[in-house]
Amino acid sequence: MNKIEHIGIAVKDLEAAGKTYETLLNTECYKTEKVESEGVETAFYQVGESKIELLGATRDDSPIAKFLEKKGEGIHHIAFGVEDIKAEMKRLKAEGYVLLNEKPKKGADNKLVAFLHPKSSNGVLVELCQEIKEEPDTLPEGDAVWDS
Ligand SMILES: CC[C@@H](C(=O)O)C(=O)SCCNC(=O)CCNC(=O)[C@H](O)C(C)(C)COP(=O)(O)OP(=O)(O)OC[C@H]1O[C@@H](n2cnc3c(N)ncnc32)[C@H](O)[C@@H]1OP(=O)(O)O
Ligand SMILES: [Co+2]
Repeated sequence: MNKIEHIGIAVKDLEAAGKTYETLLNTECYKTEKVESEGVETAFYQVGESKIELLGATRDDSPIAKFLEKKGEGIHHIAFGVEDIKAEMKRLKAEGYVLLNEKPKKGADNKLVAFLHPKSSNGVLVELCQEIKEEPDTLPEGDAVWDS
């Protein structure tokens, strides 16, 4: 793991929360993006080398809708930057962590992502995040990108 890539915050109203975070961080949102495979819309704010990712739900069966219903607004996950997501997934699986996806999938902001179940990490949902360096537009959203 090389840094905290982003902290994901579940919000009910992305536009209203965006204004709050723009003022709080004194910076503008640099990107908004919908990720249909996750049922989320996102807004990103740079904070030093890390980011805040605001997450709103786009459908009722989204993980964010479920989280908001059960816990309300707040920190939803921590994403760690990795150089080689496939190698990290293999390492963590061998150490007994529970992977929520067996293969990396395309997330927001030009990243490949994978999640660890919160029961593996003391109640915190962890996202692994690798920057896509080549041909991001050729990767299908939400689909696994490696066969093994
Ligand atoms: C935009 C794309 C991407 C990016 O590029 O950055 C994203 O960030 S997408 C973010 C949204 N996507 C995900 O969260 C995918 C991974 N999440 C999941 O697979 C599920 O949400 C889950 C973590 C497996 C939980 O699903 P489920 O088991 O159906 O929900 P429950 O409500 O029944 O919860 C079971 C258990 O887990 C606790 N929980 C749930 N969510 C969280 C959380 N975010 N942080 C901590 N704990 C969480 C929940 O409280 C339950 O605990 P118990 O009641 O003690 O059993
Ligand atoms: Co995230």
